Amino acid sequence: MSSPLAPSVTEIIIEGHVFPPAVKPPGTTKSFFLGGAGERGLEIQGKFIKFTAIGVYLEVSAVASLAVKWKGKSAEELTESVEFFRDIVSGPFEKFTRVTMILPLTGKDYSEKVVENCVAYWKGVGTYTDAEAKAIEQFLEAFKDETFPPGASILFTQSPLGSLTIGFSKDGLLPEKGKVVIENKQLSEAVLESIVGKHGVSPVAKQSLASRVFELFKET
Ligand SMILES: O=C(/C=C/c1ccc(O)cc1)c1c(O)cc(O)cc1O
Repeated sequence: MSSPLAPSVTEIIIEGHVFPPAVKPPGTTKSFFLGGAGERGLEIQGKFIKFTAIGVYLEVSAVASLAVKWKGKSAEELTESVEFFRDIVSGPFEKFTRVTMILPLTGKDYSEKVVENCVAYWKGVGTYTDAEAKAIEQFLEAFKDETFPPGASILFTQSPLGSLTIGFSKDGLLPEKGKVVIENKQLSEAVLESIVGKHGVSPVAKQSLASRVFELFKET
């Protein structure tokens, strides 16, 4: 399916899970387009097992914002650029990430994996303080009693002002409000950084994001 936004903003289907071209996420009044999507898998006993399907949505103004520095680069250059993904993560526009279960996971298992990546990132850049430790506690608490069967989704709305809204959906529909809002800019950014950043857990989502934003630069 294509979208009125631009011809290249189509839906993406990952292992049967549909990411529509445009959404209205919880915790914001803005509209977002599908920047890219891909799976998060783990190598287990020599086999690549896909656990989650991840779609990254960007506020419409992201294209003009990113074009200033990145229009004219090839899709390959964007895919390989750590700086490009840093600009997506930290740019002055809202981001929305939908993580949909391919295999069942508990909230505890999921949140601990994410926290592991966020803390590793902060320790790497030397920015892990008491404020981040407190935000991590809030993050783990939000997931503690949740279970996610296949098809259930975790929803992250990331505001450039620094809030992270966390919501859950069992049925594919997006709730109007999130369950928890955590006011910590570093955590809000680290969740997306851990997916599409330098050591991002979904290289497929990174490639998808780079090639679709490249196409959007050409169209707009
Ligand atoms: O998608 C994931 C986590 C998947 C996962 C797989 C197997 C487990 O035992 C636990 C979790 C993910 C993510 O969405 C974001 C992130 O920063 C790290 C992840 O691993």
